[in-house]
Amino acid sequence: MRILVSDDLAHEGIDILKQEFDVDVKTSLSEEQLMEIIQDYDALVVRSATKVTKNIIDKSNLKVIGRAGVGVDNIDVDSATRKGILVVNAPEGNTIAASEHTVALLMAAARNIPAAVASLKSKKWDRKSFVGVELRGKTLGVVGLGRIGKDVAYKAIGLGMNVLAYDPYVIKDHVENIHIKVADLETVIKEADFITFHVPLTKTTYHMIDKERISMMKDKVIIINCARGGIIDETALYDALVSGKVAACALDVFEHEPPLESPLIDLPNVIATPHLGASTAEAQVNVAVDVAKDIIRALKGEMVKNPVNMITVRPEEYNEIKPFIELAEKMGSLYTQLKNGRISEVEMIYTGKITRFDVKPITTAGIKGILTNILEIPANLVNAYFLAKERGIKIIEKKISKDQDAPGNVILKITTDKGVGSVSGTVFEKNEQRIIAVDDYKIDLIPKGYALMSFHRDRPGIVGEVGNLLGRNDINIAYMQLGRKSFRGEALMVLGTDEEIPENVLDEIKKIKDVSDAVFIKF
Ligand SMILES: NC(=O)C1=CN([C@@H]2O[C@H](COP(=O)(O)OP(=O)(O)OC[C@H]3O[C@@H](n4cnc5c(N)ncnc54)[C@H](O)[C@@H]3O)[C@@H](O)[C@H]2O)C=CC1
Ligand SMILES: O=C(O)CCC(=O)C(=O)O
Repeated sequence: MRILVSDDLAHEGIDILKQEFDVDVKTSLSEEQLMEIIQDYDALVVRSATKVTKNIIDKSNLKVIGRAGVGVDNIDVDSATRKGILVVNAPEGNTIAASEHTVALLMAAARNIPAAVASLKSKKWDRKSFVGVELRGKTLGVVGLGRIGKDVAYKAIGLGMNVLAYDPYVIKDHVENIHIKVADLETVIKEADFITFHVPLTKTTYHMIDKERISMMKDKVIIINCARGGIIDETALYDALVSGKVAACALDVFEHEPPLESPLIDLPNVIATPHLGASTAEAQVNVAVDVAKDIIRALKGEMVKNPVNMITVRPEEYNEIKPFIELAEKMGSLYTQLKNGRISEVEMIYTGKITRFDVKPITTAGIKGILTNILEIPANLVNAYFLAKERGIKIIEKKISKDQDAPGNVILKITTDKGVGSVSGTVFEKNEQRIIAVDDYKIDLIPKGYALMSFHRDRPGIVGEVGNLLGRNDINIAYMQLGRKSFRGEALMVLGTDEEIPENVLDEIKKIKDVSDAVFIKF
């Protein structure tokens, strides 16, 4: 397998990749250049410079895209998900670097350090123009209280600042215990002397700070943005810096990078760094190593640590749910090999000990199994939910947890325009998977290899007739299972076979008296 690294990645990460796969490093490529070569690669590793657009994704055969860093706004994650391409990032390795850079910018802005340095270097001894403000006792507004925001908050508390934070997704009590006061966005921006941003760039955070919100801020506020350009409307910010409403700002990030044409960087009260938040020796090694390890896991089909567009499973749970993931996929696939019809609803019902776990990965695997036989786009654990939803399929997940010590059971119930059908399965000791029912037929089937499933009216001799026909065609029967609704009533026969059953043989089986249908199943 081949990996393309299209941005500068620390060699520690590249070395790890090279131990397992072929790696090419080609940086500064245009979209067109990348589109020309991307088909040759299974994995792409980027930092923030490469824009992984829909065009590139659609042209590719990628299995995984890795971001050596946190923000994935340079990757069209929706397009990747639709195509079933896993996106992974490395969110932990640069937290300290970004938070230290934020504090450096905060202090540099408060004390006019860059301008003072430039003045002295131009041989001036000017002490009057650079009188600063102190941080102690001032309020720092922190917008976004994730890894970096929280670390900045701790550091600010250490500097004697009061921290007032806005993050609608954090638990208030949890952070208030550590002296961070939580408030709504308006309160934060109205009361803060300094405001720092640590949110991802999303549709919701794009221009979350505009002209109106700037007008609510204290006069002479100082703004720091070490998260993403685009969070603050740069035109509104420029006007506020010129009018003096905003005393100063320190920006590490810009809506368009590099911002060489931006009038912002020419203003005397703007400190600007070229997206250096994560640029420490330590952070670059951390993120390169983290992303490289996840790329390798993804290419080897193992569980990744930092998926962006796939459900996470805690490693300690993975071994427990893995056999159910495999089983659910086979159950879904069995269903759509057996039956057709326009699917409107998929219900996954869980009982027994599996209800102790998060079953979403199992549900996703069931959907993957269902979709694999009916869609042109290959379904996988990344895109299965997305593709089902796109087709208007309602997904219901139910846990019935009366006895959590009983063996785990999964029932897959599918509603189509032709009615409701189901497949049930279980996992025995030693991870042995079984399909135990198809609709109302009770069976005991190991979902492996090939099988013939035929529906017939129960009568003496019919099993032999099917068996003989297979024998005449040199198809060996490995095992047999019979499920019937009633004596001499409707029945389901499952014959495991060692060979594939060709269409013409299936047609002959269907012609046997009292056989209503026969389907060849591949597990
Ligand atoms: N300048 C640089 O070199 C670097 C910049 N970054 C940027 O910093 C951002 C934050 O990184 P982390 O703290 O590691 O991410 P994180 O995911 O730990 O934290 C993000 C926080 O933002 C919050 N959030 C999301 N939407 C919000 C909204 N609308 N309003 C308020 N809060 C919201 C989330 O609840 C979360 O707590 C990244 O997304 C990235 O864009 C990260 C590393 C380096
Ligand atoms: O790759 C870089 O240096 C930028 C880091 C960054 O912005 C991020 O991790 O979100």
